[in-house]
Amino acid sequence: MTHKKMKVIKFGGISLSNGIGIDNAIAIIKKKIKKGEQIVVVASARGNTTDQLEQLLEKAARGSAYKTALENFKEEQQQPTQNADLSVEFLRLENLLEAVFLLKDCSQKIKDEVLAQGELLAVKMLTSLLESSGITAQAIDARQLLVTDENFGNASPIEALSKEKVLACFNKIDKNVVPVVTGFIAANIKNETTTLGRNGSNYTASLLANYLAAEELQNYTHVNGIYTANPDLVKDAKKIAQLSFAEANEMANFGATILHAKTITPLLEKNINLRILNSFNLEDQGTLITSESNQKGIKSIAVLNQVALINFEGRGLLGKVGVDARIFKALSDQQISVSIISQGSSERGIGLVVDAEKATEAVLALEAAFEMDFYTKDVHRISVIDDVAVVSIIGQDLNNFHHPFNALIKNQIVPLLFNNTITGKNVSLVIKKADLHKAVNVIHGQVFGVAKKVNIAVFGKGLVGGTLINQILENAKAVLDRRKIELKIFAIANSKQVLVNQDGVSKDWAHQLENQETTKLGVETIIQFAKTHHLENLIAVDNTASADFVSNYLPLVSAGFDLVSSNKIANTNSFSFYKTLREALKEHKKEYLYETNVGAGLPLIDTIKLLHESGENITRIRGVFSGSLSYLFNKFSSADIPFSTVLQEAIDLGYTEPDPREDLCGNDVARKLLILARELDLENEFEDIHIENLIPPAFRETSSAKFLSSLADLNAVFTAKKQAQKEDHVLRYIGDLSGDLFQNKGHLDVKLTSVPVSSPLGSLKGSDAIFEIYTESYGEQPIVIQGAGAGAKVTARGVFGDILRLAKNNN
Ligand SMILES: NC(=O)C1=CN([C@@H]2O[C@H](COP(=O)(O)OP(=O)(O)OC[C@H]3O[C@@H](n4cnc5c(N)ncnc54)[C@H](O)[C@@H]3O)[C@@H](O)[C@H]2O)C=CC1
Ligand SMILES: N[C@@H](CC=O)C(=O)O
Repeated sequence: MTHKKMKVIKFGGISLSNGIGIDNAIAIIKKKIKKGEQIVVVASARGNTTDQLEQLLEKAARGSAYKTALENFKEEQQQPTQNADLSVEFLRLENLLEAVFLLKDCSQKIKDEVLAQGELLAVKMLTSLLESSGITAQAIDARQLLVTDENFGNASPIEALSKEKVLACFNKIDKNVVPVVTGFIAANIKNETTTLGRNGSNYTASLLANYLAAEELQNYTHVNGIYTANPDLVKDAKKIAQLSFAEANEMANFGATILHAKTITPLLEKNINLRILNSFNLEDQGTLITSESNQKGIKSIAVLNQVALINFEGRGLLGKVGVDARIFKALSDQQISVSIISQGSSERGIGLVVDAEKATEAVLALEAAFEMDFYTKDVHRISVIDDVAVVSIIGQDLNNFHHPFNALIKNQIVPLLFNNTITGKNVSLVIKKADLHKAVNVIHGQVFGVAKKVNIAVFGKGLVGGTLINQILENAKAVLDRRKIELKIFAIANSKQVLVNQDGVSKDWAHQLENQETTKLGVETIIQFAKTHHLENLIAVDNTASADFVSNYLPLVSAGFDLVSSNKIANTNSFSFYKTLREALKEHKKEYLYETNVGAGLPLIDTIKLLHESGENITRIRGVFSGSLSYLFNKFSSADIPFSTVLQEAIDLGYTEPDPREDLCGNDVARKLLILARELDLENEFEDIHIENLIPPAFRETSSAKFLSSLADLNAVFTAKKQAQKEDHVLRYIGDLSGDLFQNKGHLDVKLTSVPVSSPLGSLKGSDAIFEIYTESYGEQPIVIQGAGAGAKVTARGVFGDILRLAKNNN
């Protein structure tokens, strides 16, 4: 057999399983032969044969009945054809298991011999099937080819000897014969069966490719190739079309289970391309690994999750020579490999990542090696942190590392430690296993610039809330295209029901919510749902007018939600609550935006904040703060129309609060005034505000329903007020914030005034609000912000704006 232009074709276990698996494998080989390709096939044990053999061995070693399971195993192996003669392997298995059963003991050497039968059975079956479809094939036992050391379970090949044997064998094979070689297994010099450890069949294939100087190694698996992250963890993971060996090597080292560092090296040495293909999806081109990569930047997020972190602490380690050497010696004596080490410059603490199953052994080995240092108190503790995982960002350098790191912190995932390699372009983070799913998604969203997911919970789906939900659903595509932000409303709650969907609610949300069971545990349910589904970049939006709901803000913040509210209550509660909320936000690195609290969608709070934070002294803010009362008095003053008719219009247009008495009594304007005052660092309480209540005393104690049904009773009072004005004057309900703003408290007045119709306040139209902001620099001439001050559409737009601002901030 000549080796030029030869390809090594390796099939993984699932690609050889009964049914479509084995059928496709035969079809793939046939197609290649038909095309005149010269190939060598390497086969893993079929399906989950290796696991089954391990279970049989365990049963036998425990002295449990295993024979029925063995018969079932044999039956399955004999599928799909009885023509394959598997009797030698079956007999060998029977004898080996019988011996293990009698001795109740099983060495790694025996285990290798038992497991080897899996690959031997696979090549026999594959060869028989190829023969029956007209292809001349030869089963080859790799124990005749690959010579290893005696490290059973994870043997290393003796390269020169193995190569010599491989070449001798293949030189004798006719070029019309397809060699079908067992993966995973080999033999030591004494001809005892060994195995090549994890990913052993891939290793066999790459060794053969190297020795035979193959053109390419094609690795047929059950996945389409290598992805930017494990698709089981990250739904949006994308297949990588091409990788360099160096990148593949980094990925292999950091947990990309499809690759293994030792399988890359023989290919790298001879510059042999490796293609990862899916035998169940023959259209896909898979991932090509060559000496060159086709794009720069971060390649993938890899995960190691069967690991533990050993925390080696010692106050007396500073400046001591040889501590690390002793640590590594103690661990290597026990064959324990360290995948990550991180050491503070003070040398007081050293973090080591090892395989989880070796953690206790590692601690014992270190305690023994440092026994004297415990006595001298140079070392004071060696402990294990279980339940950790390592997330590695392959291709990441420290230049841009702040992006994924900040995103993690924003999502309340604080890595236990991180480290990087100088040449390898890779940063690894050790995190708590409970955070793994979310962490990988957060990093993936951040580094691959695939849309960042923002998960929104909307509380209150009335006029503003309902409008907002529809606006988000209608504009989600545009936001995705323009800003690369995927907005998902994963929860909607009213005071009785909760609708949740981790993939985001659909346009039919209102109907679905109605059909939900009533639950009293709205917020807890939603917090738990977000946790269970590892949802990242969480935003809670309060579109209620509820004072009670505000008590949920602190739990939401501590559960990792940023907040947006159109509800004004949280900002107008006691000053101590106001402060507590800000402290919690600071502690949890969360934000709270509430632009719509004053002036609906107008950019007022942001402007005031900017002016104030830039040091500008704001001396007074005056204006018509209420959209509904603006509408009411604009229309009532300018037309001969009953007060009650205009009031009803304002209610119907959605300008008023859910309870319109909140507007008429002045509370709503007072709240807005207080919110602005607190933006200026004033510590006023609601009670400090002088409010002119527009509801005549006789109507104050009635129920909302009674009040609404007797609006006409207000007409006389307001007609009298209107008529008592000077000529060319109109009524305006204004808020006025003034006083020495360097003191803690300002003067806050809310009152009905009569102003000249030609003045800025007097010429107001529709539901416009107007805010005059007087500052030291601007002098007599105020900055004026004017526009629609109420209405569900504009308010929902304002809330939407806050959501987008948060979504961008999370970048
Ligand atoms: N309408 C407007 O122009 C503006 C309104 N706002 C504010 O927007 C908020 C909403 O106003 P609207 O939509 O007009 O009121 P709405 O009465 O139409 O809607 C409020 C919704 O919140 C729900 N709700 C009450 N308690 C709840 C709880 N504990 N959990 C979940 N849901 C609860 C109610 O069932 C209702 O569906 C109010 O706080 C209001 O002050 C702010 C700026 C402008
Ligand atoms: N009811 C309020 C709505 C906005 O906050 C108003 O009339 O301004």
